[in-house]
Amino acid sequence: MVSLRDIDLMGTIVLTTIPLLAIYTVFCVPLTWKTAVWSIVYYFTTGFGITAGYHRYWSHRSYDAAKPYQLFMALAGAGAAEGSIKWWSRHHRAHHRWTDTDRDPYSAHKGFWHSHILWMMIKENPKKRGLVDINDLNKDPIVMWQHKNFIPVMLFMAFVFPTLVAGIGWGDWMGGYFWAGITRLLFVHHATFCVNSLAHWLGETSFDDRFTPRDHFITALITMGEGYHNFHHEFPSDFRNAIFFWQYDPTKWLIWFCSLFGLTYNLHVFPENEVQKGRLQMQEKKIAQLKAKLKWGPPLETLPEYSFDEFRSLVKDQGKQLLIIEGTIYDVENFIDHHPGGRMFLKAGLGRDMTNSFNGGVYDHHNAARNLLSGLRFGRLQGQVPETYKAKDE
Ligand code: HEM
Repeated sequence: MVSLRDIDLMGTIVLTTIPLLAIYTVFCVPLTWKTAVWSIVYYFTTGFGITAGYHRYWSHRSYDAAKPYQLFMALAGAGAAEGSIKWWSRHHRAHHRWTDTDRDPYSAHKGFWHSHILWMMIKENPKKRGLVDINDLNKDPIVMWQHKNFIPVMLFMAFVFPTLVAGIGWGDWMGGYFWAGITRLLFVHHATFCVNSLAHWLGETSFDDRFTPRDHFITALITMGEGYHNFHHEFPSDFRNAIFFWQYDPTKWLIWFCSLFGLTYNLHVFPENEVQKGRLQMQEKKIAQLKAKLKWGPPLETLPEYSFDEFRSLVKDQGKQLLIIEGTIYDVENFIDHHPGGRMFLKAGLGRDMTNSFNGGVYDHHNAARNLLSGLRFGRLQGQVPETYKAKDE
């Protein structure tokens, strides 16, 4: 139960005021096409500040970047108003180290809405804080500058800058503030929050199913490519989230594009062999689960053993409908009338070794027949079959 003392006032005010102002915007502030285009451009700019900057560069160091690129991402990310790089990355590293546990700040096990937004409205319990190494961030001058000046930088980038562009650019001050500032921010917030909620809820566990992260195209579409989240948790230092060219990962495309101009470099890619191993292991696991649902007959080693004379006596004296194929005795009583090749062939084979006939002497059976055999297992033959009881049919 969350008490009043547990509520983080600052987080709650910011996260509830933005949607209210956005509702006001939709009904009361006219939207010109120029401001609409600018809002979309700024949505992607600030969104990439989080995905390419905060996430893949600072939290995971999945590539190196030149100083102008870092500065741009630090400013763009501040415009998404999701805390400083240092604050964001610390939580994110804890999320990776302690995924799905009590020390995961946005554990998916605490529910969809907790991981989406509520965790920011609840004061962090220092005793449950998951420890992570952020020495590199503490030594990074751009990170520390942004952290120390976060409130003015964030206010400027989130609200003042988009207003100035639309105001000075085409005289739409109101639209710049309410559409490119407030409403754009609402979309950026919930799009990136989906990485913590939706990406742990919707889709496939392509590489590891012991944890909640999942891969899904819809999440990728909403989150600028962060939706291949099972891959990301498995290979966090890879600058990609999507590994195939046809998957939607504009953040990866942006990082790669910037590398053409030397703005980014040393783009880390996990060895393909290791990626394929992980995928294959999951596929094997799924196949094993499917296999367990089917009936495969009693295992050979559990079958009773019979000498050839005992086998013959079962057929001749007790009227059992048995035949031998490859050292195993099969009971065809319930199958003989359903045999696609006809009753005659099986009847002629009772009490005999039909290995040859089954394997091509009469007819080379398909997989279906070989699979059916396992359900007809009766016993194992001890010793040899006398030559006269082996079918040599043509
Ligand atoms: C318990 C043992 C056997 C089982 C479970 C079995 C099962 C089957 C099955 C499922 C087929 C359909 C096609 C295929 O899957 O290959 C088939 C076809 C056939 N079987 Fe068997 N069979 C058995 C033993 C035999 C023996 C011992 C003979 C011959 C002496 C025989 C002769 C044929 C022939 C000639 C066909 C072809 C039918 C056609 O398509 O015209 N089968 N059998």
